[in-house]
Amino acid sequence: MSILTATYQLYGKPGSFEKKAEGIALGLTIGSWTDLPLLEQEQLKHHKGNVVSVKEFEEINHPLKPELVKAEVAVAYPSANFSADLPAILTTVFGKLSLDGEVKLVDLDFSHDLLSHFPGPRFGIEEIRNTLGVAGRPLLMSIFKGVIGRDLDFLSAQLREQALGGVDLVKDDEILFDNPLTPFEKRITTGKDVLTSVYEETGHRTLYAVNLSGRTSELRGKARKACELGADALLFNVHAYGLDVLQELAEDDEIALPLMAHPAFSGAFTSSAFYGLATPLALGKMIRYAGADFSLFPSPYGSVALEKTAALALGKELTIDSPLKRSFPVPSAGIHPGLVPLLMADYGIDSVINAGGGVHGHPAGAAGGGQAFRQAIDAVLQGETLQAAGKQHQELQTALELWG
Ligand SMILES: CSCCC(=O)C(=O)COP(=O)(O)O
Ligand SMILES: [Mg+2]
Repeated sequence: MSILTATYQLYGKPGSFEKKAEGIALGLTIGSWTDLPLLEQEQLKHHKGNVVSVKEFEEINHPLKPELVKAEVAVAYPSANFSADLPAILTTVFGKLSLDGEVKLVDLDFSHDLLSHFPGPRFGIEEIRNTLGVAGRPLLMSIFKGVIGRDLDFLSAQLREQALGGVDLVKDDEILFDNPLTPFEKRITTGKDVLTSVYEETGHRTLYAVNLSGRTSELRGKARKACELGADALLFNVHAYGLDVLQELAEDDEIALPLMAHPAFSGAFTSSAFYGLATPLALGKMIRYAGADFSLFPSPYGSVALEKTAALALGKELTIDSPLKRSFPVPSAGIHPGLVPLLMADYGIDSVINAGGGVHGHPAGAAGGGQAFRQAIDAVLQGETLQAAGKQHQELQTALELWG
């Protein structure tokens, strides 16, 4: 029988967790057990949640209520209780319970056959690399900045400048929605023209991830149209819509485009130490299962930094051995060339270095910013310090002087 095991973090009095765990296992499945007639117990045993483990951390007290200690409990849910979709799964394991005090959903472990219902990335790291013809180094991505209220000429010029800097991808900012000045379809066709001409001039290929936005009911049609127009990839604010919407896009063979998941809004339910979902689950494992080829998340050392252990665990969830393809980790926010050695040490070459301000803020413009990042990546690959490489490359030197 296929099962789904949920691991929760909770606080309570020492010795109270077996009972709490049993209460969760019953409360989220058949409701009660011991007072049922034997016949009913026999009938319901296939639907009863079971406590898998209870781990009490006696030395970890609640920071505000020192009489309470921390624990992690794991509960197994029979997949006979829910349809094999993420809305049903999340409602089963953390629906009512998410409202019931200081409980955090730390992890979900899918049995092999339950996992077979989820697509995973359509392309994954290997096929994205093949599309770009880039191996042996992290990908480099830049982000449009200051496009709101500007027209297609402005967008075209900024896209060209970013591509000339040697970035592999350019993404819309997640706050750029369909609008009369730079409408979705026009951004695709204009972007294609610009990037084709840069390729013809320089031989360098850059992909453009355009932000798929609008009402949920429109998304599939817009994404299919994007495919028809020759879009390279779609940026998607997954947690503003929901994981199942991402999965629908990933599974649609008439879309068949790389999907780039943005973490916007997820902080609302991942940031608390006591409530919500653990970040590696919400921005790592679930994003990969639902089918994103890239997952953006705050790096451990940027402007909206994630706690390092969580940020590293998140990257691991995206690339760990699995029947599903691997998703690109994209540690982001406040990234500049000086952080490249850290990023490559923490995430390796199967990652995407992503910057907005760290590219556009370069004194030599976005092209200079992109070049500075490429020079930093090359230096790390050659085992050279950035300071030494800066002596050979003015763009990198300027970036180091500006941002350290
Ligand atoms: C919070 S992860 C996504 C980062 C992002 O969307 C962004 O625009 C980063 O811009 P920055 O100028 O900080 O590189
Ligand atoms: Mg952004």
